[in-house]
Amino acid sequence: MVVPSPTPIRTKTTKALGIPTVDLSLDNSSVSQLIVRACEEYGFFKVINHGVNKEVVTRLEEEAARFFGKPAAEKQQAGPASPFGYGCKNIGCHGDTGELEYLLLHTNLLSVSERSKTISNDPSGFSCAVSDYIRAVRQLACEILDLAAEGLWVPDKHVFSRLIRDVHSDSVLRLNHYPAVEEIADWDPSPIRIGFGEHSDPQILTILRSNDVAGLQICLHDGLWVPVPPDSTGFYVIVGDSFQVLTNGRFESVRHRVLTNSSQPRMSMMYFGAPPLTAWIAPLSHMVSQQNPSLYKPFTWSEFKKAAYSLRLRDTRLDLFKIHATEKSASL
Ligand SMILES: C=C1C[C@]23C[C@@]1(O)CC[C@H]2[C@@]12CC[C@H](O)[C@@](C)(C(=O)O1)[C@H]2[C@@H]3C(=O)O
Ligand SMILES: O=C(O)CCC(=O)C(=O)O
Ligand SMILES: [Fe+2]
Repeated sequence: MVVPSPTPIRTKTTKALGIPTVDLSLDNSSVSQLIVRACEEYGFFKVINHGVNKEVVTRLEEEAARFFGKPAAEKQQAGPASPFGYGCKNIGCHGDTGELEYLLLHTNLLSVSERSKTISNDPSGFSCAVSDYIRAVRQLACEILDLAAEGLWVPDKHVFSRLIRDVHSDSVLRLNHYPAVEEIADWDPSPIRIGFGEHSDPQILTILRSNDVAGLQICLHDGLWVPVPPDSTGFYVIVGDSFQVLTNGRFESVRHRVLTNSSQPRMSMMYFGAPPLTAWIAPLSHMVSQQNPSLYKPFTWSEFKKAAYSLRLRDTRLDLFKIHATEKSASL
């Protein structure tokens, strides 16, 4: 159990272009406060000294590069992307597009091993690389969620992590490949391309890792878009819509996008930590009071996912589950 710090901890959040960096090797009570502050102010931060084995990351990166290097016709055999598999340029089912290709995988181990047969000539090597990576980043996500709970003074420290640790968790792994932009002709008026359009992630927490190629941007509370410096050794943490609900709006999911204009290909891997389909998502009682009435109606992850997947990428789906002012006053 940590005790409240008498003085606010201000010094240990280093800012690279305004983005907080949290050093996970510091003591738990400092780290938990830093995480809470980063989630409140940005809904986004970088973690360093995270303990994830470099070899686990490299192995998956190599498997992904091998897959994306295959001829188009072979890659199509792992498609379509919906609900899981290979996709190229089309994102979701409602007309969104981006300059990328990707693999979407459910994190369920059986499903990974089944899918690998269409992805790799060495399915067990691919499946093993994916499973090891999922285990490592799930552990990291759980540590971060436990620290966040501690920083929020929630009595049950595992209240968030339990949702994604569950064997029936609906978490997803996504491997994105943004091809290099060809030499731009002088007359081309739009050298910057949308790699992945503006959106928030519907899940609880996303753990993002990329190679050293830029492109990711986040939107600050004042609407300013900030480029995220790539760092292949760290992980970026993204607050998702479900975390916003669980914390009754104290944390806000961050809108982000990828713009590509690089002569190098960008590769990224995202672990989207989600609860089981049947799990209920509602503001924790600890986050609700007379001064802070509940902002959202309870829903299951299945209901929310269905709503999110029926909308466009840039849509704000939480509006559908908001409690309106009149309902709030009626419930007091
Ligand atoms: C347009 C869409 C793509 C998406 C499903 C959706 O209808 C709206 C949410 C999108 C998103 C964003 C975060 C993740 O990349 C993703 C896998 C997810 O869970 O929600 C994607 C969905 C997708 O690419 O299918
Ligand atoms: O590829 C990236 O860097 C980010 C992609 C992303 O935000 C997503 O897949 O949800
Ligand atoms: Fe995202």
